[in-house]
Amino acid sequence: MGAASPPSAREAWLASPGRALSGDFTVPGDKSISHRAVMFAALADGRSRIDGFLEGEDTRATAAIFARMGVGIEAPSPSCRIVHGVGIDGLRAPGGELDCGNSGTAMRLLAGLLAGQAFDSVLVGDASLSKRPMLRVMAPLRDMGAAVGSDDGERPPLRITGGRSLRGIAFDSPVASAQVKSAVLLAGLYAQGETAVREPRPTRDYTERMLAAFGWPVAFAPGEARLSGGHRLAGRDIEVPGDFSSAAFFIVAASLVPGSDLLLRSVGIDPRRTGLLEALRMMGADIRELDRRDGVCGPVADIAVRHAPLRGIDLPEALVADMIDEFPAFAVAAACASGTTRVTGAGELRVKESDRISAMATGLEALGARVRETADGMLIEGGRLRAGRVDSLGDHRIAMAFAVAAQLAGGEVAIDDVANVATSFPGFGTLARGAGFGLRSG
Ligand SMILES: O=C(O)C1=C[C@@H](OP(=O)(O)O)[C@@H](O)[C@H](O)C1
Ligand SMILES: C=C(OP(=O)(O)O)C(=O)O
Repeated sequence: MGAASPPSAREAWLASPGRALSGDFTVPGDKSISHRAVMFAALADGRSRIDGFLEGEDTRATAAIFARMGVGIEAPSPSCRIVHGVGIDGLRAPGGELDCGNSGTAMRLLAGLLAGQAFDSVLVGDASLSKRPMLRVMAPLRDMGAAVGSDDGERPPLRITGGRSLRGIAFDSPVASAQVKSAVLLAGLYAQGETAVREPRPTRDYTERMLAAFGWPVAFAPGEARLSGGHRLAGRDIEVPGDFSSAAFFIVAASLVPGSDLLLRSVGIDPRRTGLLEALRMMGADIRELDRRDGVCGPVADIAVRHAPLRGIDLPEALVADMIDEFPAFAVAAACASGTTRVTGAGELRVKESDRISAMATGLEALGARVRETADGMLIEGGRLRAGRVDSLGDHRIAMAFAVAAQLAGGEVAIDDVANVATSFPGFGTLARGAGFGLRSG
């Protein structure tokens, strides 16, 4: 695969088949919920305590941005934040660019939030984020009266002029994206009248659920949400569950590696996140949800996974939005299953941290799989993988997916450019080795 810098200059892994996966683990906190917890706690009146906060680069970037805007945030221990909210109109001008790092969630949600402030702001990101599409949020925000611009009309940096009066809109989103929906709803907090969003397919409703939990009136059902400006948020304590998208790598690995039997504790299993469970069950996986309980953003459970032989499927398009971040792991499951798997309706994968259709197709082919890319998906022939070298293109989910693939390969797999795993899953290597993965720094 092509590389911008020589592999030696970039962090790499050497991964190879380990032992059957076993044990009882907790994965780090949910990234989407951690971002939102900091945002709403910052805008609330009073103090909030966040437990289970993801200590990832993406969510730390969000916390740092609010600190720059005058919010007091303490970190008394790892994965805990105490946020001293400044109230809905209490943010201060940051005096300089706000760096969202690698995080699309931070940039798109902040675009909506900052559109309603009295001050100007500029949102920047790293090389990957600087290539990602932003017109999808700029267009509806402009319809609300916001002044949000970008030098090339599409990509970051985003320049937001404050002091505009916003009006609520009824927005029919052309894309199933929780980030787009959330950007519009966050601008709606500062708008005159009602803001309503309808989606082509329901997406994660964490913004809606969390706004309600912080006391803002919001009406929502799958695929739609409505709120009005002029209310306040009340500080509260938040318990962030384990991130299903991080658990996904272990769920797929344990399904594939013979003899595996793994338990993942306290994982968020909101149906808008767990399309992968349905897809894997269609393929024959043995996955159970135990001790189901309620969390601030939907149900939480322990997930028990045992090895089972998997067979290829035609993935129903209705599942795509509910497993949007799980495709790299799913593609590995398909490549190791018997028979063919077809994915359609997943064009959004091309505008993530990398083009995830192309990154997975190229990497799996380098390991001997037969894969055909299509505009909005891929066709994967299941079979045996071999040793080889793959490039994660600096995309955390591609790196972790190939660490899973290597557990099924005929030898060692070199995975280049893996430092970005720290954006969503710090400690992946240690946890993976503890579970039985063959994985070391290379
Ligand atoms: O709202 C969120 O927290 C997220 C929404 C999804 O992005 P899109 O809105 O672009 O689908 C997802 O891929 C991302 O990891 C997190
Ligand atoms: C797409 C992702 O995140 P973001 O859009 O926040 O960069 C992801 O974590 O897979």
